[in-house]
Amino acid sequence: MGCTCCKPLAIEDSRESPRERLSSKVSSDVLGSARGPSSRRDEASRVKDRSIDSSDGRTLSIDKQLKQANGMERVQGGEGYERNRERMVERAVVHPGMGTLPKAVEGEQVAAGWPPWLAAVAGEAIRGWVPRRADSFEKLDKIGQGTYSNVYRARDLDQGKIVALKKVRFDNLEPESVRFMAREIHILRRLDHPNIIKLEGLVTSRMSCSLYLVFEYMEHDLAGLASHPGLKFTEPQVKCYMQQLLRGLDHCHNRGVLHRDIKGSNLLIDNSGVLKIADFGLASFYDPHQSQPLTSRVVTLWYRPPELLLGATYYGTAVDLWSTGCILAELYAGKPIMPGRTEVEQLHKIFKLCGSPSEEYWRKSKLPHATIFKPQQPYRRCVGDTFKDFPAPALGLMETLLSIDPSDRGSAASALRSEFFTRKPLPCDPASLPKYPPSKEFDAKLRDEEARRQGAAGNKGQRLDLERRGNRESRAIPAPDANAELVQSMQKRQNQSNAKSRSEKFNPNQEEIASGFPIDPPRQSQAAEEVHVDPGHHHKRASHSGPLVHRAAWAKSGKNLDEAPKISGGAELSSMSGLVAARRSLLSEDRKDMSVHSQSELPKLIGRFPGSFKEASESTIKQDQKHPSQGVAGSHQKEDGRTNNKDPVLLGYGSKGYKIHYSGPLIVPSGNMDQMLKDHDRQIQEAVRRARLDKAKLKKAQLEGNQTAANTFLVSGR
Ligand SMILES: Nc1ncnc2c1ncn2[C@@H]1O[C@H](COP(=O)(O)OP(=O)(O)OP(=O)(O)O)[C@@H](O)[C@H]1O
Repeated sequence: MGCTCCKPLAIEDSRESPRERLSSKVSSDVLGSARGPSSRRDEASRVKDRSIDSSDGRTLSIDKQLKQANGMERVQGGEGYERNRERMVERAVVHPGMGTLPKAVEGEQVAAGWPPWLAAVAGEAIRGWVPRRADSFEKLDKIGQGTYSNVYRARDLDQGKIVALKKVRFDNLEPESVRFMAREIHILRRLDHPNIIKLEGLVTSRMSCSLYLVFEYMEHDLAGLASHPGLKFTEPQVKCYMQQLLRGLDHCHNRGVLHRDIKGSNLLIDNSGVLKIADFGLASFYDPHQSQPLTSRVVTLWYRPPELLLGATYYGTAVDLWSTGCILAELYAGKPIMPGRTEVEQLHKIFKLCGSPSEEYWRKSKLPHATIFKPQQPYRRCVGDTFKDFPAPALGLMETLLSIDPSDRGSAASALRSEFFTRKPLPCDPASLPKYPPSKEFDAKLRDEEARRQGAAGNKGQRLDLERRGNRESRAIPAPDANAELVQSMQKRQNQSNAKSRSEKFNPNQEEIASGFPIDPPRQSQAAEEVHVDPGHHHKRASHSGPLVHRAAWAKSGKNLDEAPKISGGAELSSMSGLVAARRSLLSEDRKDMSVHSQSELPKLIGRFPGSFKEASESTIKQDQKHPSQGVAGSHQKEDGRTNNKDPVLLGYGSKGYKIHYSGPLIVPSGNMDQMLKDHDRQIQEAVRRARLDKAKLKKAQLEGNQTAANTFLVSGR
């Protein structure tokens, strides 16, 4: 126990279907419950599992559970109630790894070195494994930061290899946060494929308050590579990456897993050109018969399929295929094809490019937001016209993957059989891909550098060095706004649930001290000072989450396949992209008070702006008219910072010679992201506080019968 060579003892049968898995879990829980009631948590699990056990009575049991959880009888049918119920069902039925095990097993797990808080909530996810000790790793540097994690490069001292350690943040070890992490672990353990990141173990100890996931180390990601200005992907290379992505997805789908956040920064690439799908934080088990509802609030906005924007809760593998279509198109177009800033705008961009759903689809899909978003006049599909200069097989696959009706998107397996992969030029062998220099620490350093560059005057030599990069970085698409209404909603939730801000809850310094690692990574300020990287000789690892954004020169394309245009990518991510909101939304919506504020932002937006879809559409159109160059994909800028008036998407693939698209990464360097979030938080809190105050004043004035005061107040417009 606890020896440095601890490895997973056994991995559960990955061929087990979610349903089979579920049944075995249920039986073990039933055994557990026979030991008599103990904590409230145990009781909740039993309630949940009883509801799973009885397939006929499931709905009723879940409903009962909801009432218990809410501590009151709720009026059934309310949106909050429904959504809460949806979450409960998703968690209880679709995520069998999030439950508890019998007390005896829990005890064994604690004895094996797992902390009690983890064994209590995530027993299923860690079953059969023993934790590895922190002192069997040497932490080297921070290589990435996600919404709920910091990722470090580290040396595995037992195995003498470099690994990535993903340290998961918990909000005060809240069971819900732990459960979501448990789901990620559980899903990762279910998967075993060369194109899926491998979870090699977990690091924690009985007394620890933190948890590290150990992964094989990957030097790049698709977003980071594509963003490199001097790097051009050839068509065989694009096909090679797409093929690996689809193979990985095919495996996920065959194992009953939906990824639900496919985007460039989650596609990691190693120095041998092997691509692996990573970040299963939003992934979910699914039922191929779609008999269980799932949340619609997943997938980063620019890659989110229309059915989710329309509120679908019964969906399947097609959601990942839509995102894959967006990535394929982006690799060819050189920039994100549908960079919406809000859900409404996203949907509008989709309709403009892919057409609005057919009458039949509206009728059969019965999507929750259909009545709100069904346009009066149908939109005509123009994918083919827009991308007319793309190679035909690429366009063909794109057309399929970007089908409005999910049932027309085919499967990962059918995509792999498409002409895109069978016609020349064929996908290249990953091993034949260029060996890109490792970029390890670069990400965090770049952010710090950028922050320093913006914030203060440095010495001239340094500034020059930075400006070469800054030129492209500071001209980012305003990705942080990409999901503004969701962000707002999530922050509102934080306020309403009286949660402390993340920075208050999570003290990285404290956590690092507790981590027990022999060597901590260099401080960021140190790291920043060390950076003198020639932009021509490094490859950036993108650690932010968001879209692939083209920002390198895009070569003129040839007309036939053999002269296939060279693709240069530009991948950057918005760290405040949909994922942030989606993941927080997943967490917060599981909370008891979620019924108050869990509704989709779409209807709210509609409420705020009567006829809003029309208005949003018009506003988008106006934008497009104002900036005709932006077209479908929104704005882009040249490397030199001037606005590029030619849109490659509108003009067609490679139609007008050299196009330079520098969308750059985050509008705010990630180093400032926390500050930006805090500022945003403050603004929202302030607005909410003012609104409450005003409401209270108004009420008081009305109560006092002082109509004059009330009127004055109203007129004042506060
Ligand atoms: N195995 C790995 N090897 C190298 N870097 C990695 C690895 N896993 C993750 N990273 C880096 O860490 C970043 C954050 O990881 P990950 O996306 O898993 O965390 P997250 O908290 O789920 O983030 P997000 O909010 O972006 O989804 C990634 O963008 C990536 O750059």
